[in-house]
Amino acid sequence: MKKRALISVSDKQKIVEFAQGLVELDYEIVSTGGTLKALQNASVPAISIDQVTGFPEIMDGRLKTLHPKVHGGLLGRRSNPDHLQQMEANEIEPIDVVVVNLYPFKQTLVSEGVTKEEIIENIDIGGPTMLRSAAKNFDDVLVVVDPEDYTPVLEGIKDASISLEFRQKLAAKVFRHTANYDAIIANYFLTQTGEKFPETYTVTYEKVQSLRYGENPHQVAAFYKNPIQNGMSLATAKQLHGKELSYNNIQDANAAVEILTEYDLPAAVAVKHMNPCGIGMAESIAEAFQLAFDADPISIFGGIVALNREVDAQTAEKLSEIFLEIVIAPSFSEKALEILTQKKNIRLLTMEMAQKDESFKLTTVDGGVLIQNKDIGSVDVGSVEVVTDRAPTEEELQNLLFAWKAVKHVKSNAIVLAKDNQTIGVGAGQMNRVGAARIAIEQAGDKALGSVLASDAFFPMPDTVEEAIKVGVTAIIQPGGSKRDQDSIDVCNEHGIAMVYTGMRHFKH
Ligand SMILES: NC(=O)c1ncn([C@@H]2O[C@H](COP(=O)(O)O)[C@@H](O)[C@H]2O)c1NC=O
Repeated sequence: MKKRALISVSDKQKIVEFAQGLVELDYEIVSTGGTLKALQNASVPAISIDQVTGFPEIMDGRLKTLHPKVHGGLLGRRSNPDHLQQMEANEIEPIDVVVVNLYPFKQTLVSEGVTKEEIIENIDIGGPTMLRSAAKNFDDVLVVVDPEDYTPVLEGIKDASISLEFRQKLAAKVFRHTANYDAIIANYFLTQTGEKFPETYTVTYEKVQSLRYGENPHQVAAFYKNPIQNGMSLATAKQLHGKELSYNNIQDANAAVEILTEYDLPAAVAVKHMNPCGIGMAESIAEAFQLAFDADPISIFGGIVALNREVDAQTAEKLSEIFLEIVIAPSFSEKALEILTQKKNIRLLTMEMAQKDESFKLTTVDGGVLIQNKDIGSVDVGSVEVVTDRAPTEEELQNLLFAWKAVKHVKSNAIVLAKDNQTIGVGAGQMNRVGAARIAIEQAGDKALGSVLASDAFFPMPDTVEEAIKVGVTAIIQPGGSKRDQDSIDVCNEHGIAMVYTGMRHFKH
């Protein structure tokens, strides 16, 4: 008896060649509607699925292969005499190879103007069922879900070199594939019902690239992306120049771009170890970068710079004067590219920065995962509360809001000093707030005179305010909410300092 291959594919690339190869290896091809048509048009001999099932394809393709003649042929164990006897008694012929890829659910979901009905119709039922039956019986059935496997499968059959290990690898790929497919469907339904934290949380990611190593060279790592991109992402950024991104590069570039989305005017952000070491905002992108650079000319060395406007020649000249790992921007002028590509070690990336990714953020802990929505909270001129005798001047208020946007992205405990749309001191990741303030103040030096201070969380005591006043800080922004708020307010009032509350905390751990 001829061996039998069942082919039912939505993505028909390379299928004619593969089917032809199987025919040459003496396989009988069984196929479903559209696939059969494609094969017959290419003169590949094949029979229709209803010749096997004795049942027509009905309900617009909702029922084609869901039949015991198909699933018996896939699930029956060839080494089990009872199964063989039952197959014979029910006139079930074995199927030896299954080639299936599924209705393009994901592509349909993201296509413009798609209707709910189209989305639902693109949930493949028969395909995953066949894949799972065949994958369960991988000892006896070769299951092919990925067109990349057509050639190795054909070659393996040709020279009789297909091992059990290879069969199992194909089966493993199937279960990953159907799990990914189902996860995307499950998440679509979740968005429809509006549930946020169901009893099980299904995530799926698709590989972007293996990485040379993780945070440190002894750690292994890879980069995976969300299959449904709902905002800006480094996974879809375009690299124009330089070496492959590293694990730390991706984290830092992500941090830089996230900070940048806070600012509408031309802005530049320099990042080191996921903290901003310099942020500048100005009329032009060249000036903004100059401010970000001057904010901390030491830390920027080997850092990552993100800019929210096209990099022009003038900015490129400035950027090229220092060693940077990455420059990332919406675009680069031709001249800027010419200047920057002369530097072999710099990585240049372009990326859409307008949208915010508002998906959930997952942080693993041993044995579990914490899930929260991203910190997209913000305040504006109208939503801050003045709590001191003196209200901030308009200029102070603008600087306070600039500093508040910056401090949101600094590891807690965080203090930022800023002046004239430039960060001048960043105290990050300290275990006490006044310690963070001292670092920011020391970095600001003489520039602290006339600056403003932002704190990511409230002041448990007035010591931070006292330190700030000593160096000439004139206005402060903080969430408020401490039992001892009044102590800080009193110190401000004694010195004519303005303080505003945001009513919103920005811890970042
Ligand atoms: N309903 C079924 O019995 C069924 N059997 C196979 N399919 C899918 O139909 C597609 C191929 O259809 P066609 O050969 O008609 O182009 C494949 O993606 C396959 O996974 C089915 N469709 C959806 O569930």
